[in-house]
Amino acid sequence: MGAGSPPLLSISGLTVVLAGRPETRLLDSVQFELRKGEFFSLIGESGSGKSVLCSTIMGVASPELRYLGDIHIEGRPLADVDRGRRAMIYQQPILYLNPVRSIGFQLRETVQMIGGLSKKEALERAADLLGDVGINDPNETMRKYPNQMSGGMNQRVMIAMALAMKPKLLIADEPTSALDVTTQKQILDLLERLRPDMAILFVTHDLGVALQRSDRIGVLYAGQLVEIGRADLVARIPSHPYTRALFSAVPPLSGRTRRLHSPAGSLADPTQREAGCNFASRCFRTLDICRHTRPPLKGIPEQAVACHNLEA
Ligand SMILES: Nc1ncnc2c1ncn2[C@@H]1O[C@H](COP(=O)(O)OP(=O)(O)OP(=O)(O)O)[C@@H](O)[C@H]1O
Repeated sequence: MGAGSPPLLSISGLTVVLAGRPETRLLDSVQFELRKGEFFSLIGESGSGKSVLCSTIMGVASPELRYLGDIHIEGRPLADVDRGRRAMIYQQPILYLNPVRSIGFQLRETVQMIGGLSKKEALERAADLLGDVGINDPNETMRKYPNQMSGGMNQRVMIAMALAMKPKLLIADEPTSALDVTTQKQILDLLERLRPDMAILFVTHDLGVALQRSDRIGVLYAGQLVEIGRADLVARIPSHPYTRALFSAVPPLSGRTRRLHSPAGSLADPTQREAGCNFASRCFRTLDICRHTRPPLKGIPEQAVACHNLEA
């Protein structure tokens, strides 16, 4: 995709509220873009809104949630985008696979959903997809049931199902956190191989993975994107006090898993939003302005931060 073409994913002013409660903010004016071929990691402690963001983009958010703002995929509003343009994989694939149907049945059904193929052709395509995700014996795997396979194999099947839809955007919600280190690396290598044809939005609690694999990182705090930038810059010069706290709480990059550790204090309640910066009550450098004015995300394209301290 050239520089002049629309971003693959463009989100602006995305705010998610509970129906009938416009004062709530599960997401608050989230704004970012993803380009084709990009691997973007979204980090933030539990409850920061990562799943709400993913499910909103997927169009599968709970019915009690309402979104305001714009989501475009390849320049088209979400409502006009074919469901297959975006696909999602999850932490526990077994929960999303049908336990009483063989892998072959489920994958063939998914392939046939996009239409145009006979049953025989769809089965052949299903076997090809399993090959594409690194399964050496596709025909034998097609006869198996999810509970006869390892977590890593089920994750590969999930990815094959996602690929069957020919997605342009792949949302991966902690797809490797339930896997052992070796399988984790294999799945990450697989995503790496797939990414030239799509954009990957990768949700993780593992800073090491985010830093090693991503082009850019977004840090979500209490529904707000507080820092976004090139992974190497965010790692070297984490600029939001929350990002700094996340990075300072873990040992230096060593190739080992580095789980996110949150700073002391608790996350602001998205149903009881106060004016001002969401992080003010946990911040070690709170200014007067932080208590009454929400800082906007500002900076250069390579790194932007929502913090009054940077302007002071
Ligand atoms: N259907 C819902 N109704 C009410 N509140 C909700 C709903 N879904 C999410 N929330 C609230 O929105 C906030 C963000 O939740 P979300 O699940 O997106 O966090 P998360 O960052 O994905 O957390 P985790 O890392 O644990 O998955 C939380 O306060 C959560 O309680």
